[in-house]
Amino acid sequence: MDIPFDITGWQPTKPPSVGEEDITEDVTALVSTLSAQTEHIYRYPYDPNGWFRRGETLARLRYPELAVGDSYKAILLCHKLLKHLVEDKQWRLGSHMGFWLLDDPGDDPGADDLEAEGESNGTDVNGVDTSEASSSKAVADANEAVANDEDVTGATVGKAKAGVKAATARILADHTAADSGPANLADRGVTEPAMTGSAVTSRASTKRAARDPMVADVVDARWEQEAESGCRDDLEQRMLDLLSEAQLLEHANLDHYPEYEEGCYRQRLYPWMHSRHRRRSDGLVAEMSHEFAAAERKIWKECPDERPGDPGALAPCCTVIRHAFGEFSTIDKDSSELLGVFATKDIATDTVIVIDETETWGCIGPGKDGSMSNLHGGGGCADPIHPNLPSEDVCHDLRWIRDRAGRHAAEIILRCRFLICCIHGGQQNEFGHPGMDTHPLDHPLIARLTPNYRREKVRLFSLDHDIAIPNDLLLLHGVDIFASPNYDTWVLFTLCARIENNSWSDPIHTCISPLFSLFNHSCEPNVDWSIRPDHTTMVIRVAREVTAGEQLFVEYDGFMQDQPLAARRKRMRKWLDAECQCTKCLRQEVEEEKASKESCTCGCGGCKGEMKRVVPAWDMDELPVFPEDADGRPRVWS
Ligand SMILES: C[S@@+](CC[C@H](N)C(=O)[O-])C[C@H]1O[C@@H](n2cnc3c(N)ncnc32)[C@H](O)[C@@H]1O
Repeated sequence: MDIPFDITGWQPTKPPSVGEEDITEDVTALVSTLSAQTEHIYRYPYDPNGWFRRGETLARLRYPELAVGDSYKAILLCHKLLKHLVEDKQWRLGSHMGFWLLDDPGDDPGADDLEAEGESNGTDVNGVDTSEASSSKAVADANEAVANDEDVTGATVGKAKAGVKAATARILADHTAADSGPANLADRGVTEPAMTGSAVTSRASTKRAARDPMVADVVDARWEQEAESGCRDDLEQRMLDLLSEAQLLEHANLDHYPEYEEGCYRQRLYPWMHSRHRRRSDGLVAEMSHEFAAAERKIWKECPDERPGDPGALAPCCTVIRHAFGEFSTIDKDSSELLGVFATKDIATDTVIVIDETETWGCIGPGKDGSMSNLHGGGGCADPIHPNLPSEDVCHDLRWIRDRAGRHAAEIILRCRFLICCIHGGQQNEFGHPGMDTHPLDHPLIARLTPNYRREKVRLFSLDHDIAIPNDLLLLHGVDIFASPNYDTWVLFTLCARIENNSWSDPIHTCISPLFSLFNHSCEPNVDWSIRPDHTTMVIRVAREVTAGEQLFVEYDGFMQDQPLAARRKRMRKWLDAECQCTKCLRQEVEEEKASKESCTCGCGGCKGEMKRVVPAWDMDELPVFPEDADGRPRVWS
C-alpha cells in the first residue's frame, strides 16, 4: 500500500448487505492496524501469519477481494513451510519464516562450497557482511525488535548465518529441479501446494533474508527451542491451524464458494494509492501526442497507399488534450483528467490517421493441446498462433491460462500480458529480480488508462482468475509476490478496472490499443475504425471531413444510432458512468428541454409565464444509497 491510508478516502468495495455491522466507529483503529500490518509484511514478507492478520483487517474494512488476496498468500506460505517441515526433518523455521535452517550445515556439501566461496572475501554467499560488527548489529536489531514487542525473543547470529548458507544451497537445488518443466499451476489443493514458482520465491527469500539483518540474523529462539526439545509436532500443528484459519478467511470472503470460488465487490479507488497514480502527468500526455505523430510517420513510410496526400507535410494531424469536454463540463469528474484526441489541421474524408498495433491482447483459444472446447458455444479462435505468438518463448507461453480460464481466457490473458510488459519492461532490482522496482501503475501503457469506478455496479471476482492466475504468472516470471509491494492484490484489481474501461473486444479477443483507448465516444462520430485480420491491429480513419481543432470521436456502441436520447444515454452508462457529452446528445438535450417547457397560467406578478417540467434524473430510480457513501446524501446526477 503505497501511502498512508487517508480515512476520509475510505470507500469499501463490499456491497452492503442487510444486518451488516456498522464499523464507522472502528475505522480509525482498523486503518492504523492495517498500516502496522502492512509495515510488518514489508519487513517479514514470508510470515504467513502477517498476511493472514492483514487479510482479517481488510475483511473488517470491507475489502473482500483484498482479504482473499492476503489469505491466498498466507495459504501459499503455509503450504510451503509445511512441506519442508514434513518432508525434511532437519529443517526448522527461521525467524518470521523467511528461510529454513539446517541443524548441521556441514551435512550439505553444496553449502560448504558456497561457504568457502564466501569466506574468501569476508562475506557469505549472499554478499552478507559476516564480520563481528555486523553480528553485533544484528543482535542490537533483535533487541530492538523485542523492545518493539515483536514476535522475536532472542538471537543466535552465527547459527542463523550458517543456516542461510545451507538453505541457499538447498533452495538453489530445488530451483534447478523446478526449472525442468512447467507444472500444473491450477493445482493448489491443501495437500499438494501449487508452488512451481516457490523455488524461485524461496531463493528470493533466502537472498533477501540474508541481506536484511532483521531477517537474516535474528532467529526466533522460541521456535528454535521448541524444535530442539522435540516440539516439531507442535510447530507443525500451529502451522496447520494457521492454514485452516487462512482458508476459512478466504472462504468467508467468497460469496459463491464452494461451487464457483467467487466473491462480490465494487470497483473503487483505493485510498492508499499514490497521487501520481491518480492523475496523468503532463509529460505522459505529451508522450501520447508524440506516439500519435510517430504512428502517422509510420503510415507515411510503410503504407503510403493508406495515406493519400502530401507525404512531405509531416506535421502530425492529431494530438491529445485535457478538458476534452470543456473545463466546466457537467461530468462529475476532474475535467483536466478527461483527455481526448483533437485534430491539429483539416483532415480529408477517409484519411487514415492511426494504425494502432498492440502487444496487450488476449484470445480464448486454442488451449495447450490444441483443443477448442469450452469456448463460447464450442467455437473458438481458429488461428493456431493464439493465444501465443510464434516468437514468444516458453516463458511467455500463456496457453496454460487458456486451459484454466476457459471462455474468460481472453480477458485474463490480456491482464497477464500487461503484467509481463511491466516485469520485462521494468528494471531489475539489486537481487536481479525482474520488474520488482517498477510499479505497474507507472508503466506508460497502464498509466495512460483511466479507470471508471461505477459506484452502484456489483461485480464478481474469481479467486482463480483474478488472484491465483496473475500471482502464478508473476511467480513464473520471477517476481517475488510476497516481497514486492508493487504487485500487491490491490494493484491487480486497479489494473483490472483500468483495462475494463479502455478495452475493446469481439467474441474471441480482448485488446487494449494504446492510442485507440484515448478516443472519446460520440453518437455522431467523425472517426471510423476497423480491425486487421491479425485481430489486434486497429486502423483508424476519419469518416468525414474534419476541421482543425475538432475533437475526434469514435463510436463505442454501433447499435444505438436510432435510439432516442434517454435510451442511448442509458446504454452508454456501461462505458461512461456519466451522461454522454457528445454533440448529438447535448443538442438533443437542449431540444428536449425546450419542448418540455410549458406555459404557466398562475398569473402571479414575478412569473415569466414559463414552467420547467421536472424530469426525473436519468437513473435515479436505479441508484441505491449505501451507508458508507461518503457524505450520506443520495447521489443525484445534476
Ligand atoms: C476509453 S476512455 C476515453 C479517453 C478518456 N477520456 C481519457 O481521459 O483517457 C473512456 C472514458 O472517457 C470518458 N468519455 C468518453 N466519451 C465520453 C462521452 N461521450 N461523454 C462523457 N464521457 C466520455 C468516460 O470517462 C469514459 O470512461
